[in-house]
Amino acid sequence: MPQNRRLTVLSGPSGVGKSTVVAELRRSHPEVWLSVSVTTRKPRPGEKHGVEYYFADDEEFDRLIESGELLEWAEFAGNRYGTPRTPVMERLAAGVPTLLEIDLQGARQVRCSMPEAQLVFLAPPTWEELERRLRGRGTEPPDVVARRLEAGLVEMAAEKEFDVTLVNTSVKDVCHRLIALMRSSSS
Ligand SMILES: Nc1ncnc2c1ncn2[C@@H]1O[C@H](COP(=O)(O)OP(=O)(O)OP(=O)(O)O)[C@@H](O)[C@H]1O
Ligand SMILES: Nc1nc2c(ncn2[C@@H]2O[C@H](COP(=O)(O)O)[C@@H](O)[C@H]2O)c(=O)[nH]1
Repeated sequence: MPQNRRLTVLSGPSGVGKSTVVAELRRSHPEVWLSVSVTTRKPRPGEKHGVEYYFADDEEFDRLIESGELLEWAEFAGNRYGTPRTPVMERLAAGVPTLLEIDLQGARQVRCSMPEAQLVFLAPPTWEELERRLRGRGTEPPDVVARRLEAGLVEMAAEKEFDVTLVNTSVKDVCHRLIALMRSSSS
């Protein structure tokens, strides 16, 4: 079995609930390994280096790109985000089910470099609910929310590029379905 079939990518518009689903999965399914990305974004209150992200400055991010240490990377709403390559490859080589929570541009890069990976699109129940969740989170000023919603329109239009869509009405239900998809793709 190609080891990359153990890789699942979760993408979807900003505010749909990806991090919430990942946090629930971390709690309920510790057998799944969740990649920790590097970002140039500043930490939100409560975010810890090495837990939600590795926080880096532009110089360090440039170095990671140049040295080929990122499996994929993208600029999203004014910040850069990337997946450290080595930890992912090590987990896949060891047969560990592995999940990346990344944006559409990153998902496209993974599709090219690892075509056996399973790409899952997380969709909101409605566009109005997406806006409500993103604004309700209260972590970004209005201009950044607007940028993220603009990117969200592009992400929603790309849903067909993904293998499966899950609608995030209930976090527990999405986790349940995601785990089932991860099990079936790697069996
Ligand atoms: N099923 C759900 N029902 C209602 N609210 C939800 C649901 N899932 C997530 N939320 C809420 O929506 C908001 C956005 O969720 P979250 O931060 O997980 O989104 P995200 O997709 O990771 O966003 P980003 O891409 O900007 O990081 C949060 O306040 C979260 O509590
Ligand atoms: N291409 C990548 N996108 C990533 C990565 N890590 C996170 N993300 C995506 O960025 C946006 C914004 O995240 P936020 O934490 O600032 O709200 C969101 O869509 C994430 O999925 C990555 O390594 N590569």
